[in-house]
Amino acid sequence: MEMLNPHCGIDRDDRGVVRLAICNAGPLNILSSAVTDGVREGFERLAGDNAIRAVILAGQSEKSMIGGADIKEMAKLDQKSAEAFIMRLRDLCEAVRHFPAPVIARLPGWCLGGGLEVAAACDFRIAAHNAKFGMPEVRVGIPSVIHAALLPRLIGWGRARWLVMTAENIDAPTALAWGLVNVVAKEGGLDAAVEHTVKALLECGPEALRSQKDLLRQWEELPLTVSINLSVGTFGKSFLTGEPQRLMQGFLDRKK
Ligand SMILES: C/C=C/C(=O)SCCNC(=O)CCNC(=O)[C@H](O)C(C)(C)COP(=O)(O)OP(=O)(O)OC[C@H]1O[C@@H](n2cnc3c(N)ncnc32)[C@H](O)[C@@H]1OP(=O)(O)O
Repeated sequence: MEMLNPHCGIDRDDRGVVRLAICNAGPLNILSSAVTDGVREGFERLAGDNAIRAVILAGQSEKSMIGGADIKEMAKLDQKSAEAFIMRLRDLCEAVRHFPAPVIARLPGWCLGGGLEVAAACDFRIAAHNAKFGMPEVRVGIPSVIHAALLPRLIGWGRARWLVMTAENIDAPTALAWGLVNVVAKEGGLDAAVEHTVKALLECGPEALRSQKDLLRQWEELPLTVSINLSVGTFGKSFLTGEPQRLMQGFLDRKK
């Protein structure tokens, strides 16, 4: 594994698939300020690399991808330092959300609080059969903030309200039924499930995927008519890359 910094290691294969591991963050992969900054810096360093086709975000243990933000650190915060702390986590989630290529969250075990916020900022969430999800913030006296705002968009207001206001955990089948995760792997099959998604992405045009991700992000924020109309320009611009012409010709030539 190549260490980009003490908290972010990458393994890159010859397909352009990067496994980005959160490192030296304990068995639960807890987000201290230092860990948060290290992972954000890793995403920012990779963002300019057009050869990357997909990123798999993973923890270094099977206990969790991210177990939450660091309660030991948060217990010492005051108003000013709390805002600085949460802005670091916001910046990490934004680096993931704006990462040009698709990002897959690999989710074994616990996915709680800030961990679920980072997972929500990813494009896809692939869960182990025994993964558990929750937003326990209110139990430690803080509201769920920043990318918890993605939850109502993912699972609807009623379920998001239930998660952030009851702090009850849900299991992987429930998370799948709610649309919080895309896939629940069978026992022992988490990496195979992630690889299945990776292979699907590799079958697609890389430029088209980047443009699709960018468009989806804009659609989340814009009124419907604006979304519809702005996609006309995106469609036209996609032909500047030469990718549609090449892939369409490949389809037309497939039987020759
Ligand atoms: C803006 C964002 C806010 C947030 O993210 S708020 C925080 C959200 N997360 C939580 O509230 C989770 C708190 N942790 C737990 O409830 C449990 O842990 C788990 C269910 C995740 C796992 O339970 P088990 O397997 O029994 O492990 P264990 O003995 O409780 O924890 C192992 C060590 O990890 C430390 N730890 C766990 N979570 C955190 C955390 N979020 N911040 C700091 N430390 C944490 C513990 O204290 C302990 O440490 P030691 O071995 O020294 O006793």
